[in-house]
Amino acid sequence: MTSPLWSAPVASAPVDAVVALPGSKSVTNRALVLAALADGPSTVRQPLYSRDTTLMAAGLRALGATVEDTADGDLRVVPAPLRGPAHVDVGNAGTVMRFLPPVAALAAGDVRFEGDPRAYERPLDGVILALRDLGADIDDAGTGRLPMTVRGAGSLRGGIVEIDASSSSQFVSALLLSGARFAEGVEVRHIGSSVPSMPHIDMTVAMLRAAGVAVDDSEPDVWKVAPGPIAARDVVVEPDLSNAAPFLAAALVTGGRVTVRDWPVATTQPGDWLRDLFARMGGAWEFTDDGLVFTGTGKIHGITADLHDVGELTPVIAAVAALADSPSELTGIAHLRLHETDRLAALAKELNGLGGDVTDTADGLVIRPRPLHGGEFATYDDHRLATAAAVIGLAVPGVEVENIATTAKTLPDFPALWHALLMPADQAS
Ligand SMILES: O=C(O)C1=C[C@@H](OP(=O)(O)O)[C@@H](O)[C@H](O)C1
Ligand SMILES: C=C(OP(=O)(O)O)C(=O)O
Repeated sequence: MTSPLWSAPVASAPVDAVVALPGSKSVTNRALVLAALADGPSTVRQPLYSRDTTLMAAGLRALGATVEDTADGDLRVVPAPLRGPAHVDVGNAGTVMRFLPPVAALAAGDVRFEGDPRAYERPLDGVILALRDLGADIDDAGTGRLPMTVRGAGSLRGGIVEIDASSSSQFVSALLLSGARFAEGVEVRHIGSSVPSMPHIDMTVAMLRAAGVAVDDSEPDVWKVAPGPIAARDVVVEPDLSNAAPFLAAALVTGGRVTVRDWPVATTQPGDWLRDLFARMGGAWEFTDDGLVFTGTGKIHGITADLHDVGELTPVIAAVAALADSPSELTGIAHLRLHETDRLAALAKELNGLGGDVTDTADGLVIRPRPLHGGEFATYDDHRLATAAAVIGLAVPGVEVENIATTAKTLPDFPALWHALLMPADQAS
């Protein structure tokens, strides 16, 4: 099926806008899981409503929890005994496909996991093998992937487990999030080459501690979660800083200014690295009472950067790099080949299709800027490919983005936000 093309708007002037971004996918989905495992009702305030969070809420409901929208736009979660039989659709949400199997292992009854075709290609072996070692019964037909059935026994022994989390930090986060509810807690020991996206594990640890769970992460690559209750609490979700990437990029690319409201001064979100990364590419930032103000200077420089810890920022950084005045080398991101799509291959192919000169290497991208031209930009059901294409479109007339609706995975109504960004300040509401 071919989707209609979206004509990416060109910026006719430097952008000058204030942006209120929806909540963080990563924080929302962790908060929902913790709330469903907690010792009483919780409220998740200012949550993200997007495909990935809707799937998480539906999955937890299927397992017995009540997850309801409140009149204020928050999510009220009331835990209940976890049970099957249940069916969980993971879509293509890494957080749902990795975080819910340990919850299902605590349920009484069979829980069937299915999802988008791409979910069947994304790695899950770290979670499956670990859960089996910790006492779970899982039928994955020997594949180490989805689809699969977790035959929950109503409780899980837990204990010490070794895993290789070099393909996804989400394996570790998954085991830690449910670990306090395992009879013996959990001690996860990573063996293998380095774990990507470490700030996301720090986010898991911080949110567990805020819910009263004892976590020891003092030894590198080892995380110990003590057994015990998870405290019910109200959580306010921070804006999604990874989704700030295209908006800050717009300031850089057009030599304009974008203010992102409510940017947290301290956060575990990897998107906070954008301040430094985009400053190195030519912009400048400051915190003001209105939020983070990011200003472009009209010049964009290439960058050499190891993005191992912040891989999800890569597509937009690559787009900016393709418009820079010098080459860029992005490294440490081999695991992106296992994300929503093979992001390294997809970025090289699509940027080259517009006249770029991009090589995907074993662990990253080499980007040599060239004058670009318009054309179709395929997005491979990847929200971040779509936002990267929109960034290119600011500077290159005639960029036609396939399936812009895929942005709804984490950013509802991206096209409207993007058009509002480009509206002259005196016309913006
Ligand atoms: O735990 C999380 O919320 C996430 C962890 C990271 O996954 P990987 O470690 O698989 O890269 C990140 O890329 C993803 O967008 C969100
Ligand atoms: C890798 C990503 O998502 P997921 O949570 O599906 O892994 C992402 O959002 O960039």
